[in-house]
Amino acid sequence: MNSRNQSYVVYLLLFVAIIAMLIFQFNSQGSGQGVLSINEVVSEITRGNVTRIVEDDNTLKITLKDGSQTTSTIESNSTLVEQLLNLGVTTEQLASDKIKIEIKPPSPWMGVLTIIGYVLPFLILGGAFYFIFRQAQGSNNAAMSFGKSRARMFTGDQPTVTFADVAGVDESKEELKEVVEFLREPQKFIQLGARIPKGVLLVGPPGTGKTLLAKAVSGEAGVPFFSISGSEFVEMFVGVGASRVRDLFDQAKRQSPCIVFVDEIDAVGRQRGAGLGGSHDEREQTLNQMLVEMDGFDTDTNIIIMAATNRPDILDPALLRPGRFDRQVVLDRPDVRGREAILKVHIKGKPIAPEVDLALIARGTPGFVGADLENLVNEAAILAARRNKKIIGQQEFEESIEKVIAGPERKSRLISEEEKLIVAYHEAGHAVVMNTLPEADPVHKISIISRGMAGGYTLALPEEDRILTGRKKLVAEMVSLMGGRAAEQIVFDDYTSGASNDIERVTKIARTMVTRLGMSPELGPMVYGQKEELVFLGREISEQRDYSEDIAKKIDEEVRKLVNDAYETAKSILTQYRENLDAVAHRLLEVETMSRQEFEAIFPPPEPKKSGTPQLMGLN
Ligand SMILES: Nc1ncnc2c1ncn2[C@@H]1O[C@H](COP(=O)(O)OP(=O)(O)OP(=O)(O)O)[C@@H](O)[C@H]1O
Ligand SMILES: [Zn+2]
Repeated sequence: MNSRNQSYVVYLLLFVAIIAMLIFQFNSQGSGQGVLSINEVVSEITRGNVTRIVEDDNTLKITLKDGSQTTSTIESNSTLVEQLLNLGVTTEQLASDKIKIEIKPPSPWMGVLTIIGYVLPFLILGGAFYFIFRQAQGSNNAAMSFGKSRARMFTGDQPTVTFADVAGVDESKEELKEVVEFLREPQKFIQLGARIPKGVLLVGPPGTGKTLLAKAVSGEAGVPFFSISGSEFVEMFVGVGASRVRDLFDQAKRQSPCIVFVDEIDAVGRQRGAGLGGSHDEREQTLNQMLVEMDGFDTDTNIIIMAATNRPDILDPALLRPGRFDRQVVLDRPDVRGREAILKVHIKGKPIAPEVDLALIARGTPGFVGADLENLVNEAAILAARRNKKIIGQQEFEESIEKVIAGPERKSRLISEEEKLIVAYHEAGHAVVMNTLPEADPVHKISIISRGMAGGYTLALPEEDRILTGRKKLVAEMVSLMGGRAAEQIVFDDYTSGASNDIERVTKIARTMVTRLGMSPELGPMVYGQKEELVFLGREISEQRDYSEDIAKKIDEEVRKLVNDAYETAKSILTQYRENLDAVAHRLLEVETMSRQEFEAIFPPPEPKKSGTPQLMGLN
């Protein structure tokens, strides 16, 4: 049954209720309307024409002198005799030898019927309202839930999660404080005409606390939390996903202000039209419905949608447009300090031996996410219990690290010390090169904790929004990208696969410079090759070659030259600044992530850099 059928049920119940009311209303009037009015009865009595009155409930059966019968009704608030006396009949006239008055005891059956007649319509109405109400509450009744969202709502009875329960993600919390404030006092923002955030996308690897953080926002704001998983939207029957979305938002609107959390949004939010054939209809409908709902929010719809994904790259761009998920909060794997803080959260309430060194454990678990650390504490507790200990010791923690690494839940490996060293030099290489090139953007953040596939990353902060990119700038970018591999070569005399993405990007920049931007003196300002773009997909599909084999060779040569030059430049910079490279790499080994300030404290830029607008560009 879908939600439309459910409203039929409600209508049917209402209809039955009204019919029942009418029937019993009619019935209580008595089966035969009084033929005589009570006043006429009185005058018949005074004329001495009445021989017998049988009172049956409020109906009077009157037998006249001539033997004919008629009926009348009396009011129910007083007895027949009282009413007759009030109307001027004398006691004499009512003397039992003249008129026989019989009062039938009310039939118990009639009484029951009457009661039912009054009560039943209310019962049915009540039932109808209960039905509507329950729908509003989002029941999990399997028979009724096909078209309904499976959203689970957590309110007061659930232990509230607060920001204190989420550790090591201070930046993300800072970004979400505004959302909390809005949910607490929407009026304050609306009055100033501020555009209210609608959707927040939480991006990060599995287990970094996306769900936890969304719950914490609801806990901090004290509003209900609805949660549903993207994959639940899509399952089962065709057409159900879209109606589930509608249902979920209906529920949420009734509880606003509130938070709707959509886990695994990539399950519904993949690019539309990306797959060939019609098999994606269902998902697309669901996605469309979601966009419709989000666009339909008024300024006073105080619902914030938080969605989680670890694949922001595959999301339909329509989801990321202003007024939808236009805010992104990135949750990285925690660094040493973050891991220690998370451990602190999870040992709360557990008996821990005084010698336990959380900093040391944090140091030994690079690459662990929050979920791993929670698991680690749990394993340590189990181990201590099995050993019949009363408190959890350092020993148990150390042994549990391996257990967690080997466990089925962990997909990514723990980074080994050796790998860590290589990654540290690689990232330091990018950063040092960037810092020395005046045209390169300032370093924003460096990390050796893997994000996705990469071993680490360095983020650049572009100085300003650029429309035009100069040749020098592009060269500086290529040199920065080569800094990683150059550092590996200089320090370890070896290469790792860690630079594959860097190399791909350098090559792409070089090729674009030569074939698109006319930046090769050798080939001149010409475009080589025709791109065929399928515009609606926004993707380059194929390239048509419209030049000779000769030119093709020249293009390759020019590209290779640009790439090689960039690599050589990076190497010479790092050789010159080797001391700084070592210093940054070693500091990175200790702290795993560095902000711009921390970085520039160790290696001040030879030429001061402008501060930029936060538009992050990753290098790995
Ligand atoms: N930053 C953190 N601080 C404290 N505990 C954390 C943190 N991150 C994760 N955890 C622990 O790990 C558990 C799982 O995290 P959560 O489900 O929020 O991760 P997620 O990012 O939503 O993962 P997934 O993408 O797999 O859904 C949490 O319930 C919590 O106990
Ligand atoms: Zn790199």
